[in-house]
Amino acid sequence: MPKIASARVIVTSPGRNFVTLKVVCDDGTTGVGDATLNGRELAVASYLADHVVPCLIGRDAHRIEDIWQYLYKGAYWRRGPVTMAAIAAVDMALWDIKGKVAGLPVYQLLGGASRAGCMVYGHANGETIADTIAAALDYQRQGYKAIRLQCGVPGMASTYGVSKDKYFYEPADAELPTENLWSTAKYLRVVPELFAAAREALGWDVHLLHDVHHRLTPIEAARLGKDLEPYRPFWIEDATPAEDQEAFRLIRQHTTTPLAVGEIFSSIWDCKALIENRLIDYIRATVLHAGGITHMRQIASLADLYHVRTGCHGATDLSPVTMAAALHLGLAIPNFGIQEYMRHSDDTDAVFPHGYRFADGMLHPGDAPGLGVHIDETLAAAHPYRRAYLPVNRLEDGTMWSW
Ligand SMILES: O=C(O)[C@@H](O)[C@@H](O)[C@H](O)[C@H](O)CO
Ligand SMILES: [Mg+2]
Repeated sequence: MPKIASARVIVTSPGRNFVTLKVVCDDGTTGVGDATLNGRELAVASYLADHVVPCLIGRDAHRIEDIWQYLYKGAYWRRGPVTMAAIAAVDMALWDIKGKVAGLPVYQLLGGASRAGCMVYGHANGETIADTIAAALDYQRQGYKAIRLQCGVPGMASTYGVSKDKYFYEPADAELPTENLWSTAKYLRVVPELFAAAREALGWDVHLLHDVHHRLTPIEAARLGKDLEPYRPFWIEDATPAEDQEAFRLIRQHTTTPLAVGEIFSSIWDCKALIENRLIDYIRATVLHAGGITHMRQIASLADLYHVRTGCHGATDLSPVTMAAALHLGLAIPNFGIQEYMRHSDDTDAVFPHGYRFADGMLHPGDAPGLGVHIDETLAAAHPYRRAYLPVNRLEDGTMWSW
């Protein structure tokens, strides 16, 4: 049995910051895990290096479940994004090692493929409705079966989801948070117009999605859901902040637009009531921020009982290691729904060579043993950490709001 001989934390910034854990076994087998927490990266790096790595040395790398329980219960302080991202990194690395030792891709260890590939959605955005439609048409030409639409709000200088770059969206754009202004009324006018124009231009054979990014109250979200119903969206995402799980009941009572939530969840306890009360349709928690493949599989199993499918977060701040892990899990579980796919920069792809590939609107994790993703440590060292924060939002009168 491979024993963990050492583990190191690699912080690199090939266009944006990433925290990676590399676990090395006494037989030379290595595994990688992603521990990136956008804007709070060094907290997880310290949690791992100072508090987790010393507990791993000498352990049997094959005992994935036991090590998960050891780190979760053993910390005494449970849950939270820092703890769960750190546990996730260990968990991903151990699945990677187990796959390499077995000579099998991780999805085979999880029960084998349940489908040909994982349907993904691209992030089409633009300052205007016309620009956004042009970007969406481009995704459609590339074979995407699902596209998320985000456009600027007239009268607002900048808003979540709109990028100067066509494909690449990187919101963590400054050493201190950029301040955006927000108007719900203006936003609620533009989104239905965007969807009407999109159906006109793209037709009805493509899934259309939208990210509200936590900026509406429950009753405002209910209004948006109703207004979008004629355009049959695949989902609206993070319609209202989900600390208040009961808030989704109110949205649900008013609209049949499917609801997705959970990219900031860190454990099954954040979504248990949402799932058991059938208040959502897609769970967006990820292997990275929700405790790794081991815990995400548990969340997916609970969700499956209630017809909730996965729609995991896949923004640029989740490294290719997370993307690979998410694809192995997504390929294997019965209730996979869709996977977000925001492409990384060329620099990021070079630091993390990976085997997953895009064809016909789907990603496949590939058949290399383990996760099929590596870190080029020499290249990583050439991209030192730079502090970068997400923006914040204020209402027009200066009140702090959700971004
Ligand atoms: O769905 C998404 O991709 C977003 O909500 C993210 O871009 C989110 O803003 C970032 O991951 C924050 O780090
Ligand atoms: Mg989102």
